Amino acid sequence: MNLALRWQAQPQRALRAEQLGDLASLSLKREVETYPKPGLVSHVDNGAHRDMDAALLCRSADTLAPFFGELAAAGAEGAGMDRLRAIGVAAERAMLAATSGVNTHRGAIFGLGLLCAAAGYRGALGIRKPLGEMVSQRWGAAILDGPISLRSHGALAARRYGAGGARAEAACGFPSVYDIALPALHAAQQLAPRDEEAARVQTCMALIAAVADTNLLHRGGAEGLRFAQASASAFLAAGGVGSSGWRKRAADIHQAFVARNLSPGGAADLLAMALFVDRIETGC
Ligand SMILES: CC(C)(COP(=O)(O)OP(=O)(O)OC[C@H]1O[C@@H](n2cnc3c(N)ncnc32)[C@H](O[C@H]2O[C@H](COP(=O)(O)OP(=O)(O)OP(=O)(O)O)[C@@H](O)[C@H]2O)[C@@H]1O)[C@@H](O)C(=O)NCCC(=O)NCCS
Ligand SMILES: Nc1ncnc2[nH]cnc12
Repeated sequence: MNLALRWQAQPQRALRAEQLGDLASLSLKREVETYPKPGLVSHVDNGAHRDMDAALLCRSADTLAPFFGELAAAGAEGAGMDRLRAIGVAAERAMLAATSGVNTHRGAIFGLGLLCAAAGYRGALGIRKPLGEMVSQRWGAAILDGPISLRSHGALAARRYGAGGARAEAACGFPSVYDIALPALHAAQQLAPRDEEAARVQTCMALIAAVADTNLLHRGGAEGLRFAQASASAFLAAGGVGSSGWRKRAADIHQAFVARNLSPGGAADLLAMALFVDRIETGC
């Protein structure tokens, strides 16, 4: 079945763990099927990546679906962070096996995984709280207290630039998803009705403009992050996807990122998380 049809065919509420896993995986594929996203891989090109393409990202998304389902089931059973972490680590291992060692979705496993656990938990309790708030309240302290890999790109960026990265984002209830991405997605749906891809591009640009993405810091340092944020902000200030010629302007920004080897992998993950949350919380 084609991706758009499968997306619409999802039932709106009370999803089972397996369905939540499929929805999370589908959110990752919708992120991939979005062009132009500055520096990132899409169905059109590989952006600033030599080791990844759209097929690899989609294979990774397929591999992760059962793990996301397992996280939703664990959340429904009230699991603590140790159990979620064990499933997350197994998912990372499966991702690396499926991609011959390429880190396609480590950040997404973490963020979307926690949102799946929250969706399972929320369903079991029969309440309607935002998923981000549930992650923060139920697992926030344990996320911040968890083991840190001193050699990861994120840990280096945290030490050098003070960026909180994926952990701080989750522990605080995903402010980039709720305060940046979802308002941008909903506003863009008004600006460009009937063009879902345009709404996803606008959301991606809003995230790049606002987030301290540790991938940008790792690849381009503080100057790379500044350049990326300024480029995305200028795109939005010029009217974003509501202005004529936006596709060419977005494609030019994409090429400028590629020329500087910049890739906002964190913004890509947060876009997928926003699509997932939007589907669950507003049924769109
Ligand atoms: C907590 C972990 C995720 C550890 O992460 P780390 O210490 O590495 O910390 P971060 O950098 O903070 O986060 C890791 C990934 O998260 C994405 N990200 C970046 N910035 C943000 C942000 N501000 N908010 C949220 N998320 C963010 C990003 O992931 C994406 O990019 C990766 C691909 O990029 P690429 O440029 O190819 O990078 P590399 O391959 O690294 O380098 P080169 O190619 O340049 O050589 C890809 O992963 C995307 O998803 C960050 O990379 C976590 O590992 C951990 O603790 N895991 C244990 C499991 C667990 O606890 N799970 C909980 C339940 S599920
Ligand atoms: N589309 C994408 N391009 C590069 N890195 C990513 N990480 C997650 N999605 C990505």
